[in-house]
Amino acid sequence: MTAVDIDTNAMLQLRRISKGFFGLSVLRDVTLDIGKGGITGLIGPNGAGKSTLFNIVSGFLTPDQGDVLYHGASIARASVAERSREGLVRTFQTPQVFAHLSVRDNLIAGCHKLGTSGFLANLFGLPSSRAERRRMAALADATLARFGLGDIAQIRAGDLPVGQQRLIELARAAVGEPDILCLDEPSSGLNAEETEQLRQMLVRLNREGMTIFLVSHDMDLMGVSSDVNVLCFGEIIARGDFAAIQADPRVREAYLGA
Ligand SMILES: Nc1ncnc2c1ncn2[C@@H]1O[C@H](COP(=O)(O)OP(=O)(O)OP(=O)(O)O)[C@@H](O)[C@H]1O
Repeated sequence: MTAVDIDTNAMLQLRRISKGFFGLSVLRDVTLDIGKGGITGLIGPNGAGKSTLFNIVSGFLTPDQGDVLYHGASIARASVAERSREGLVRTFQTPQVFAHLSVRDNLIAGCHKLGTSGFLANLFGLPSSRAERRRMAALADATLARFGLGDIAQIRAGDLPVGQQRLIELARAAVGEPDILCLDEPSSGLNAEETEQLRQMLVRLNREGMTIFLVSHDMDLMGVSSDVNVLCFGEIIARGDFAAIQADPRVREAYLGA
């Protein structure tokens, strides 16, 4: 990663991002800041390019033009794994849990990148790796309690309903204490009660210092954002706090054609 530009207020900066598929222009000149310690939202009508932009942030796609700066350094060509090691972690529209592992082991897997003892030490069960595993298990147990998952800790994650899998995926992402948590439609498949629990959890994680990037159709959930960006036909047409966005005539037109 090369140092390009340092803005101490923005953790992640998207600079003039463009992306197309087979000649179809999907994102045009998108510039967007994700402020440190905030919840930055991204909304937009179907086909606006939200998933494409989210995948460029998380490293599943590379932009045709423009740059992605993380802590002031370019990561536009960094792999998903490199970004994750640097503390940029994402969740998926359909929760991606390790179905065959228990809930607790899913969280222990999420601690993996906090480990320092290396492959051989783990393979031979050396004291350094045993101590590390104990530390990870303690962290996983604390996170199980924090997310209210203690009662289902030993159940296979794949046997649980989607609402609980969503929470497990979020807990597994949070257990590694990422710098920024990127959430793609986190309320999809959740009922109203589960969405409210999710909303409260996002507020809590953010109060504890986690920066969050939230892509969602769900306007109730989007209300947690300190800053909302509106994408329409591949361009940012408005940004501001949630109340200002709701009142913006360009946004109403994009959503309602009114
Ligand atoms: N891999 C791809 N190949 C070709 N076209 C693609 C690809 N990915 C996305 N597109 C097109 O890019 C446009 C934007 O898609 P994208 O999924 O980013 O929008 P979105 O705002 O996330 O939409 P939705 O809210 O419906 O999920 C769409 O026209 C889509 O068909």
